[in-house]
Amino acid sequence: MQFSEKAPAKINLTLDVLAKRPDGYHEVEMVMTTVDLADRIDLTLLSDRRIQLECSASFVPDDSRNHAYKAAQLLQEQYNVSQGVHLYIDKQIPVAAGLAGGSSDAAATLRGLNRLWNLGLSLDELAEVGAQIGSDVPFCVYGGTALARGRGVQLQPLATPVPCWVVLAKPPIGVSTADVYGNLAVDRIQSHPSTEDMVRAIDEQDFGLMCSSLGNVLEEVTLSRYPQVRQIKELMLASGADGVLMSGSGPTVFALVQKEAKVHRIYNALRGFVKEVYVARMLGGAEVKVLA
Ligand SMILES: C[C@](O)(CO)[C@H](O)COP(=O)(O)OP(=O)(O)OC[C@H]1O[C@@H](n2ccc(N)nc2=O)[C@H](O)[C@@H]1O
Ligand SMILES: Nc1ncnc2c1ncn2[C@@H]1O[C@H](COP(=O)(O)OP(=O)(O)OP(=O)(O)O)[C@@H](O)[C@H]1O
Repeated sequence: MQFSEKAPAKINLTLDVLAKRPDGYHEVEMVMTTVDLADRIDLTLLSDRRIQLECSASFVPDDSRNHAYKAAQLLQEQYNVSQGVHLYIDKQIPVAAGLAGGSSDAAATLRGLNRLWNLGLSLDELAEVGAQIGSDVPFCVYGGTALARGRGVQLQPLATPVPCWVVLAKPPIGVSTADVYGNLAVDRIQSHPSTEDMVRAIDEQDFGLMCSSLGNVLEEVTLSRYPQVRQIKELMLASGADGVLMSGSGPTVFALVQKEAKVHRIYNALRGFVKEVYVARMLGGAEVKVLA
């Protein structure tokens, strides 16, 4: 038996940090959504308990360091599953980019295994397993658009934002999420985004307000270290983007664009500057919902 699951990338429309927590994580408030730049996970049933993983990108780990492998291991252990799985990841989402590629692979693996192993679990139960892998995994289990709080795993679903184009550019820099959070001076954050305005923009389908409410406090850390990230933002704006922001801890920057003609202009301007440029549509809830 074989199933395939889509694992879409996420972007952060806002990312605010409120405090450092005693457990080492940070208290966040952020609006996340999905785009149709996606990995594909093929899951094939194995009759014994083996977990095997192959990935189209050779530099991605194919053992228990892989978030998808971890997802299978945890689900198998916690629900006493006597079967196994062969996972194949068709990697399309850039790695270590701020787009939650590994987290989305883990989430898609949880959804796929729920079907393959016939577990009958709810998305809430899958998200609980996902939270043991990483803070972005629960959001990726549900997909759509959500307001995330706590360390990022307390989720409130939001409406689907106004559809638009999303142009993504990843400079050739590897950024560690732990490092970026670790270098943020929480008491000296210069400007906090208005989560409230972003939620209102989504609710009221106000594209202009959505663009003007984009904000990510982690930009302070990543932009000061990597001037290229700032240059990409400036280039996107100069080429006609309606709004621009770095996603997550970076280094990927995305532009929101309503008019298709502008998409080509921004894409061509960026391609002269950075190799990895992607054009996607915002999904944010428009994707087909996965059955629990
Ligand atoms: C930057 C974001 O991607 C935005 O969506 C997330 O906040 C991070 O999500 P993630 O990559 O799934 O992060 P995790 O794997 O849970 O954590 C990696 C590291 O980031 C730091 N971390 C993460 C989340 C959080 N709320 N506070 C933190 O300080 C911690 O040092 C942690 O050890
Ligand atoms: N399935 C996977 N796909 C990609 N990377 C993975 C996967 N599993 C584990 N990893 C490891 O995780 C690291 C971070 O990769 P990932 O693409 O998930 O980062 P990210 O997009 O910055 O995530 P986030 O936005 O959640 O911080 C990589 O260096 C890679 O070695």
